[in-house]
Amino acid sequence: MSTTYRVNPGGSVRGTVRVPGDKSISHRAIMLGSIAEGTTRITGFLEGEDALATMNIFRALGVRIEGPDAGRVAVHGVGLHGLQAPSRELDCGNSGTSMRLLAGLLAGQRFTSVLTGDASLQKRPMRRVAEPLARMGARIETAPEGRPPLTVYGTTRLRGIEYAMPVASAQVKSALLLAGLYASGRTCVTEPAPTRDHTERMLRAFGYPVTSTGSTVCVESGGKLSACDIEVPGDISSAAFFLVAASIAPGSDLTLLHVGVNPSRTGVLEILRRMGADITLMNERLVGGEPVADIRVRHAPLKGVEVPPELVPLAIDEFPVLFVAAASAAGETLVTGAEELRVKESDRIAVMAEGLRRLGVEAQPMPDGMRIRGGPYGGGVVDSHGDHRVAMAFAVAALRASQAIEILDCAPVATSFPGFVQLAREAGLDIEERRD
Ligand SMILES: O=C(O)C1=C[C@@H](OP(=O)(O)O)[C@@H](O)[C@H](O)C1
Ligand SMILES: C=C(OP(=O)(O)O)C(=O)O
Repeated sequence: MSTTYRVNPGGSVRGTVRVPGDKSISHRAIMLGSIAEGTTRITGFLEGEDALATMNIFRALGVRIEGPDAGRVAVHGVGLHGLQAPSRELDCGNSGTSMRLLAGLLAGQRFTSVLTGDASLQKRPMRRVAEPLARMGARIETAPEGRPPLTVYGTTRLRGIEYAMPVASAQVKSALLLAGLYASGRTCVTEPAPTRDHTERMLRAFGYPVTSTGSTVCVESGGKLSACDIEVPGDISSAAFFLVAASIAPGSDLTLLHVGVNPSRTGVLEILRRMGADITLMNERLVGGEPVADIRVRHAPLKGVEVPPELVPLAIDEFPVLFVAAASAAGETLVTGAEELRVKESDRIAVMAEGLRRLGVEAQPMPDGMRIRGGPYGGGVVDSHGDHRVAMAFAVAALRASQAIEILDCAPVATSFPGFVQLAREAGLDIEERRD
């Protein structure tokens, strides 16, 4: 079965919306809850396919997990050494986060596991975790060219290392920190640029010491995690579609409630503000160690900008929709230093350039980014290539298109944003979903 969106042109977005829970935090809540002592109660859990894949994997590793029930989950932790050998392959579905973080966590177990995934995940690079984990003494087999599936031969003899990451990746950092919980001595990871720090924050919330000095973060084995309550904030990566929608559509005035605004995730706010967006944060508060706010966004005329490369890792998942903001802005936008976009659920540079050009936008892909000239654009049929964020980005583009946009292959939207169509419609998008 395939899912197609048809979005009629024009309109505005207004009112108040609450986007689903943060995907990165939901994955980590299941993982850390599972290896903690005691019962972790989660609220606001993302009931999307990616986080559910992680949940099912921990069930297959012997963890009793109740829920999800309207975002509530109870994880009955088994402690650092209580996971059990799975009787089947562990299916990560579409989720790179599940596969990479689990590679680290499973490297230190007393059993062997096989991590597999869907056609998109099978194409994604895993050497970035397999190689540093091997330096820690792990044995991980990949398919040719470092692709999944991964066979992780667990060992009790991991050694801590000091690792300077060649790419700014929170998934690699997190995989090594999770392996570090099982390794002798200290495991330290240095990042070339700041990336999301949810793993570090959540380890601390579970009472596990983590030290950070400059761009280096370290853990030492020998501690334990104590269960805690976790309230997952709304996902700023999901909110981003509405931030851009309201910014580009005249007459828009939208408030997004309870959105996570961890500074390692707010590059999208900074980039949109540089483009002239009218964004106000309200009720800023800390919820379980994570900053949260309500965000009001009103239409404003956007202008093209050069995106500073240091902002790229802080907005890495938001580029599909930021490219739509650029297409709707006056003048030229230049994104560089974003080659990581080529190894996501799709090649997000190639796929976004193809779709934007289909609409008549001047978009020039480059090896590490894109140059986009904003201006009026039309409609037509675009292919999301099974990438959830590409599908939602083109739905938002319809607000400024002169004709309807039809978007192919949208089923994977359910990996990160279940209920997107309904919420988008409530906000004001004229969107229909067809399954055939
Ligand atoms: O750690 C995480 O939860 C994530 C890290 C990022 O990936 P990289 O680490 O590959 O940059 C991001 O793109 C992904 O959606 C989620
Ligand atoms: C890249 C993404 O996720 P993952 O790496 O977990 O598949 C994403 O959600 O945009």
